[in-house]
Amino acid sequence: MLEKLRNSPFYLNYKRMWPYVKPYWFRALLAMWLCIPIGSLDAVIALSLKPYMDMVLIEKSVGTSAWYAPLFIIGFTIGQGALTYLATYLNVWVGSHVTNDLKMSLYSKLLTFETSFFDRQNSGDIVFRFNNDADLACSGLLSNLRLFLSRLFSSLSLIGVLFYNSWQLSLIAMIVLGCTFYPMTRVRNMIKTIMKQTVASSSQTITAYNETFSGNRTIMAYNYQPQQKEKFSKILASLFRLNIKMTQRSSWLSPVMHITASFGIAATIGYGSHLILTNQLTPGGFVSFISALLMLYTPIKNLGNNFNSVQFSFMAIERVFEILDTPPAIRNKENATELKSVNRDIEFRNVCFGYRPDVPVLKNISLKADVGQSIALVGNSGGGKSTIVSLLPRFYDVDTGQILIDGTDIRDVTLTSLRDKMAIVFQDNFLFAGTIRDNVRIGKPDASDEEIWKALDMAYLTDFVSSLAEGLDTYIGERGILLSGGQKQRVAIARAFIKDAPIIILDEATSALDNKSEAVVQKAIENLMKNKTVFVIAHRLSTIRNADRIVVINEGEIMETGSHEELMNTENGVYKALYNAQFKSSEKKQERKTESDSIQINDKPD
Ligand SMILES: Nc1ncnc2c1ncn2[C@@H]1O[C@H](COP(=O)(O)OP(=O)(O)OP(=O)(O)O)[C@@H](O)[C@H]1O
Repeated sequence: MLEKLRNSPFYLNYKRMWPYVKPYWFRALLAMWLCIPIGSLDAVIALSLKPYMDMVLIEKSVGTSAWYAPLFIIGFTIGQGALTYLATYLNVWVGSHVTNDLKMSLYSKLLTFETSFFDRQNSGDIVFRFNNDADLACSGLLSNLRLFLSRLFSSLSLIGVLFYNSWQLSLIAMIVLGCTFYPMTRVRNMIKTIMKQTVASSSQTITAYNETFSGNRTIMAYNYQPQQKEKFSKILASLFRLNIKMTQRSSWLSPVMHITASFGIAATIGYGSHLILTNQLTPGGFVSFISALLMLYTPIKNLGNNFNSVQFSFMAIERVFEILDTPPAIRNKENATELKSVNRDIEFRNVCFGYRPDVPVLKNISLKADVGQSIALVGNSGGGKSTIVSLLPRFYDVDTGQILIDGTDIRDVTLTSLRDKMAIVFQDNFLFAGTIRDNVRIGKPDASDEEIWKALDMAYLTDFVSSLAEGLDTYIGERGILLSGGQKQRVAIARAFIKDAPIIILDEATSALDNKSEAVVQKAIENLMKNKTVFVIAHRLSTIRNADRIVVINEGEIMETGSHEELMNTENGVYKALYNAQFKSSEKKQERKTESDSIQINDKPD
């Protein structure tokens, strides 16, 4: 029996939540303790009916307790109301603290997850699991416990009143009561899968909203509204079906309990009449018994109504702890050391990697960069260049092989110290809703305005930021939407400048700039690259001509490696072909531009 209780979802879920309730245990306990008088006071009303009925209605005499009965009822109800208010207040106070703590744990956990976790999840799932589930878990848990306790004490005290008045009628009532509990245990299994599907569909609606928000321009540009509407309406239709299924499987519970209760009341009235007629029970005692019985059926009937919400909150707790119990795949080793500095070299040694086990993306990559060297990765789209550089800050871990910094495997050093040594500019940089200052400061949280201006200057943004009325305090919108693509990229470059890390990773860092700005920023990047070890990916080969070493990657393999001059001297070389193709196409563009310029000049009226 005890073992069964220990394995019950009720016990397990409360046990899991206990560490979160523990810091507020006193107020939580007080709120729960208040449920005892709140629940028990129900019985006083039923109990006070007996003397009132027997003396006033039957004997037609007015004893002292008969006078006090109405006053008692008012007094106790006021007392019960005040205690209910206090219990609700305490419950909300504790509940809000517990919810916040749980959300904080979940959010901290979210920040530790590796990139592949985010690759797998959709945004709706994240919002639902991390926000809604935490709310549902806490509110369901605490208010249900309060409800449960006040109903339990109410039921116990009312059962006391029943036995006080008549043990024979009480036995009948108890048997019927037992029959009302049985259906509840059946429903849980029937609705569990529907609840899971409902959660999945609800998270799809959140994803749809997110996509509409982030992708609104694409939706408009491609007149994609009808398809989006259709997708959304399919999600709503599935939610509707699940809702109906849930109602079909669970809503019979309340009426069935009601009907069972009515059998109980009918039986007690029938047998009660016999007891009164045979003088085994006074009419007052009978009225008091029936009142207590009716009052007892209300909490029990409501337990049926609350049953679904309890199930929802238990499932939310299960989902929340599923996340909290999952260790991040990429984390510090137990004895990880600090990476203090980068003095000698960075080496990829026989690295193999795939995003999925069955699809290799990098095949036996070996590559060494001495400190201060710049390595350019070039090659066809989808060849694996971005993948190579994303292994360095351990966004993903290698499948086999090693990445070493000064001879130490990067998995042996702490993640924070490793990432501290790198400044990364991505192809698609994320800017946070906030000011230009906030976004540059991400590279160095304690940077002064002077340092920020210096970084902006190196990223050739000073003129633009100075021209803004609010300068560094200019709000750039969510994801930096109020800036142009090139400006966004330069803010990201400034962010990397200010970090002043020994390793620089530039993944198509200048792809959103026009030729003129690129030439300017390229000069700034060359400043930034001085005395740093740099991994640069660029499609425009003219920008990486000066790299110490160029590595050509194709289909996850290194095809060629060498300086620009060396590779240009390789007969039938891949790099040479790529470079010549780009050079010719840019020459053609230049020719066309010159032609059109001369046409315009010739067309000018005299
Ligand atoms: N997060 C991911 N999950 C699964 N597969 C991925 C992921 N990112 C990239 N890939 C796949 O890995 C392969 C290499 O991609 P990668 O982005 O490294 O190429 P790339 O050489 O940088 O391409 P590009 O020059 O177009 O940016 C591609 O086939 C791509 O589809």
